[in-house]
Parts: sequence; structure tokens; C-alpha cells
Amino acid sequence: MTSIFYNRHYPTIESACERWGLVYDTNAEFELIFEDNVLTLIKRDEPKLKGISVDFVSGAVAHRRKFGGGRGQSIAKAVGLKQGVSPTVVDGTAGLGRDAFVLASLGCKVLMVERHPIVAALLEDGLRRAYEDAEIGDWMRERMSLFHGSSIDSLADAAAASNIAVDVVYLDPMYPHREKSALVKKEMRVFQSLVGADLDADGLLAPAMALATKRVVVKRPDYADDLDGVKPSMVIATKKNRFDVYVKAAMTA
Ligand SMILES: C[S@@+](CC[C@H](N)C(=O)[O-])C[C@H]1O[C@@H](n2cnc3c(N)ncnc32)[C@H](O)[C@@H]1O
Repeated sequence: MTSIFYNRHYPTIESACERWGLVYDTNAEFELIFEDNVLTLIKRDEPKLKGISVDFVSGAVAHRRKFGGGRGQSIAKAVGLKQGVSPTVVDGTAGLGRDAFVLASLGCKVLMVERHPIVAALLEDGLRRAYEDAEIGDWMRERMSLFHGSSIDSLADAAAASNIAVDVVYLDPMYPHREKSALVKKEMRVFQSLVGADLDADGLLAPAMALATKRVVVKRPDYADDLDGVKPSMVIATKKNRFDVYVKAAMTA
């Protein structure tokens, strides 16, 4: 995996590459550019596809925060949010941080764990801008953070480094796509070609079950098998996805 990496917050391109373990290569398939205070990933051979960046302040996730149904959303029910209960969550497959942001905006403290260096760099950039924002900065700094590493090997280390007691581990690994993937939104095509399918996802369930004190929640496409072949305690179905919930203990305030 190679990428050009440019970010003016790093003194040299070499230091940026070193920070995220990237290789500087002028023939790279992907390019990270830093413009107008935003880090964006583009796929160089498909310039028509919209670049990817993480934006918690405006755009789709901010809209969902304001108008998205609050604690009545399926993800909130799956994670166990209720009156007076806002669990501490480790999102072990953070991606672009959208689910994590929904949970944080509903009051959960969320530690995001992401193993892909470029995705982690995009998340870090999105957090930096959100932390500085006048409207959401205060609670974002309080509730949302990032750990770069694999949730299969270092989930417990991530929680220990952040000094949090983990009620819930949330997982949403990339599932291999069916033929219809041409229908996948354009933005997601760039993301999917960067990350690929998480073929080792079954290995996430055991460390998640070991760490969470209350429950593990797994987001799956409706046609997917149970993670690691383990039947959940309950299932919350939505239009295209389902949330498999593995309950360890009751949610209490
Ligand atoms: C489908 S995306 C998650 C999308 C996310 N829920 C959102 O709302 O934006 C899956 C992400 O999990 C990451 N991932 C998969 N396995 C992982 C692991 N073992 N440790 C950390 N991150 C992992 C992938 O790199 C990818 O970015």
C-alpha cells in the first residue's frame, strides 16, 4: 500500500509518512491532499469520484446530529442508550467515524480504534477541526478520541491507554460486497477500494467480548452471517442492516 501524503501540519513529507507508516510514491494509487484546512483522500485514476474527508462539523453527519432521530435511532437502542444511561463505547472499527459521532453526539464517551493508517489520518484531521469548533468543540474534546492500531491485537491496550472503563464495544467491519456493488455510493467506492473487505473480522468478536462489561454490538448487512458464527442475544433490524447485540450484563445508570 503506497500513498503520497501531504499535510502542512508536518514539517516535511518524510515526517508525515513516518508518522503514519506511509510510503511516499509519486506513482501511488491514492493521494492525500491538504487544502482549505481539510485533509482529503482522492483516487488518482478516478478523479471524478469525490474525495473523502472526515467532517464532523458540517455535512451529512452534522445534519444527522441535528435532525436524525436522537435516542430513538436503532444504533442508540442497540448500544443500550436510554434515559439517564450513556454508556462508554469503544468503536473497534472506526472507519470514517460516522457511527461513533452519532453515539458521541447522543452523550456517549467514544474511543475510536482504526488500524488503517490513512483512515486514521483522516479521522485525526476531522477530530482536530471538530475540537477547534466553537459549537461542538467542548463536548467533542470530552467525548471523542482516537487510537491507531488493530482491535484484534490491541483493543485492551487502547482502552487502557485512554484510561476508560468500557461498557460497550461496537463493531462494523467491512463485509465483502455483493455483485451489486456498482450501486454503492460513489464516496464509498473510494473508501472501499482503499480499505478492502475486512476478511479477518471474525477475530474481532473474542477480544470485544473480553473487554466490554455490558455488551458487544455488531453492525452487519442483512445478508451477512453472524460474526465468528456466534449467535447474538438479540437482533435489531433496519432497512439494509442489522445490529447483532451480544449481552453480557444489564445496562444500568
Ligand atoms: C465499514 S468501516 C466502519 C464504518 C464506520 N462504522 C462509520 O460509521 O464510518 C470498517 C473500518 O474498520 C476498520 N477495521 C477493520 N478491522 C479492524 C481492526 N481489526 N482494527 C481496527 N480497525 C479495523 C477498517 O480499516 C475500516 O476503516
